[in-house]
Amino acid sequence: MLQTEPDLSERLFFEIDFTNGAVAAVSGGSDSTALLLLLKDHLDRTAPATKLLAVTIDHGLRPDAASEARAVAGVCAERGIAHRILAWSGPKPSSGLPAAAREARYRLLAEAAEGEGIGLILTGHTADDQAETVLMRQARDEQEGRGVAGMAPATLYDWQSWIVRPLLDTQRATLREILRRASVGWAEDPTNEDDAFERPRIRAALAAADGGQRMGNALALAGRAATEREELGRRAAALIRGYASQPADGLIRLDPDFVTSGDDRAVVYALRILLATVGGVGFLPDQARSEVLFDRLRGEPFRATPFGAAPFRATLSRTAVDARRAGIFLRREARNLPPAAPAEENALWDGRRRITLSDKSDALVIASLSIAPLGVASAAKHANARDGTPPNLVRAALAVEPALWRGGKCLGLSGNSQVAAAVAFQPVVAPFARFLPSFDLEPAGAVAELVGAPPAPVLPFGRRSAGS
Ligand SMILES: Nc1ncnc2c1ncn2[C@@H]1O[C@H](COP(=O)(O)OP(=O)(O)OP(=O)(O)O)[C@@H](O)[C@H]1O
Repeated sequence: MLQTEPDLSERLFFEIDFTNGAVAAVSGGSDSTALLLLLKDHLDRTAPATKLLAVTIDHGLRPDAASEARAVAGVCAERGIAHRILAWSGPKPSSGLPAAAREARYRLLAEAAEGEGIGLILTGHTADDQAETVLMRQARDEQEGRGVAGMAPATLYDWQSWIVRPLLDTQRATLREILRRASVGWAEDPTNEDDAFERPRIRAALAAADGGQRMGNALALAGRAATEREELGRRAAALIRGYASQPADGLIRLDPDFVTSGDDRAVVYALRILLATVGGVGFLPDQARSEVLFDRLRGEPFRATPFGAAPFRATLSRTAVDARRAGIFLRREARNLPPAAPAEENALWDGRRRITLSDKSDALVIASLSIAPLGVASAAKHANARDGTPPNLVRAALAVEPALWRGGKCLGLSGNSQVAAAVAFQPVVAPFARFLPSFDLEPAGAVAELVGAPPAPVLPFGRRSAGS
């Protein structure tokens, strides 16, 4: 048993639901090694039957990576913990390497978890990492403080696996002390010392004389920003539930009262989330440009012409905005749509739809199909305007929806024929489809309901571990 402050592991893990097991992401550094030992200690005491898998990713970027991974294997073997080393074998980009490595790391961790039927991944991010992240984002003057909330205690990856960070309130020094007392060594990553990088520079500043104070301030700031972000998200979610509808696939209607509802900050936030979702963009549109759009929508947007009021039109985040008396309508703009592509299981189409193939579908039939936008001609056949929605907008929205094609022939939208039923195009909430921080669960859930995306898996908190 580990010699720690009596209830440290109880405090760190008691809220997490381990019913379906856990993957621990262990690099071999001090933080994740301590995470693994504390977690093992906790599970042994409270739920020894829990499936625990430690995973080390070998990015193949440093000569020592393989031996560090083997050292983790040794620690695991001594303690009877299942361990796997996974190599990042894909091509390495010449720029943006850290981001690509991170992307590959999460993908491999999620695949390992999914392969074992585990929906929970634990990482060793600490209070020090959190303070560094907040200071870096502050230095970049992140818009409206959203990013200053830092890392969330849990983040949903690929709308599927929860990444949980139980050590976010624990300092690295505490973890290292635990390892020293247990006589367990760890690897030092030389890039952490390399002051050519921003994070090590900030880390060094936090280690200086007044570092403790700076760290405390950064963490307090993150706490306040997180509360504010959640609160704003709740208000945006309420607006989306109250004012937004989907009169046709790919077409969102906002009641004109949406923009005059009084909570301007939440309206702009909701608008940004909806624009990114409709456009299939993984990040929210720029705050300033979104505010300009909001001002136009709130003003008198319709131009008087000799033929009556003309709709106001704008484009932001690949989304065409069309405001008229019947409402504010959002749809994917018709430019830069993806070219025809084969139907591949789990592929993301245009950032907007997850492709899923039915189990019963015949591989040869699938291979003969491609996915491309429905197009204007076919859309005209499908467009049944409902609820007074302008038919031209329904047609324009359907024209950019994914459809199945064989040769030059359109087989229609998913589900419209026997062949088409083999392929489903599941809507996704684009800005949160890859990473959904728990701060943003409310607005993401409201948008998921609106567009017909599956609900996000339940947050793995709020329950005592099985057996306790
Ligand atoms: N090679 C690896 N194998 C397994 N897990 C890893 C690896 N590298 C990092 N991790 C996990 O990620 C946590 C954070 O690591 P680190 O701070 O080095 O990464 P980061 O790039 O800052 O993280 P992120 O970008 O994911 O926020 C570690 O405590 C560990 O749980």
